[in-house]
Amino acid sequence: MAPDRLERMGCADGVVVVGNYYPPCPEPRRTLGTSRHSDPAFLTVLLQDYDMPGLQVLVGGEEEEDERRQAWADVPPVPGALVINVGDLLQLVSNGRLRSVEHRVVANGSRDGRARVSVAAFCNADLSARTAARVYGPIEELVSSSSAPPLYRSVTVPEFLSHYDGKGLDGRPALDYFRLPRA
Ligand SMILES: O=C(O)CCC(=O)C(=O)O
Ligand SMILES: [Fe+2]
Repeated sequence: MAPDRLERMGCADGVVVVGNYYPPCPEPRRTLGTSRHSDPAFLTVLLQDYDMPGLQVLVGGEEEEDERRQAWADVPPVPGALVINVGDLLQLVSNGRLRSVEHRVVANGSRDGRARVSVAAFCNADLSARTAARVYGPIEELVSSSSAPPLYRSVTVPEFLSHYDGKGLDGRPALDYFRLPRA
């Protein structure tokens, strides 16, 4: 695959930067900072607060494996390091070769009154009228009719986002909805 393939597809033409603020929580075991989700973008570049942990990723198990084998693993902040998350749309265009990671943020249990802050840059398509109708599906070079049939149908980014937003935080991957039936 050409090194600039994703760039040419416009996967990072629209970058949205979001700041997350987690105030201290008096009963952190009873809630979460951010519920489990995967990011509805191609790629996320995340800056965590340098000494406030909280981010966890779900590890141990392929999609259809027994859920009991999955566990939450801490992603400790490393000063100066950025966390890179594969998002749902990169999983779709890579035909499942790259996996979008489920993650969550536990509530901030700090006792000294400090808030946790994180900054996420979501790389996505440009959703202006000119390009929003662009269709994204598994990249041709990664698909073969015999060994790697397409796993997902093609979508526009607004169509994907509207499904993602509409389904709510039900713990089910938004991508499942766009999976093609097995041959
Ligand atoms: O606060 C964090 O470390 C992660 C936030 C997050 O998952 C998101 O903004 O999508
Ligand atoms: Fe996220």
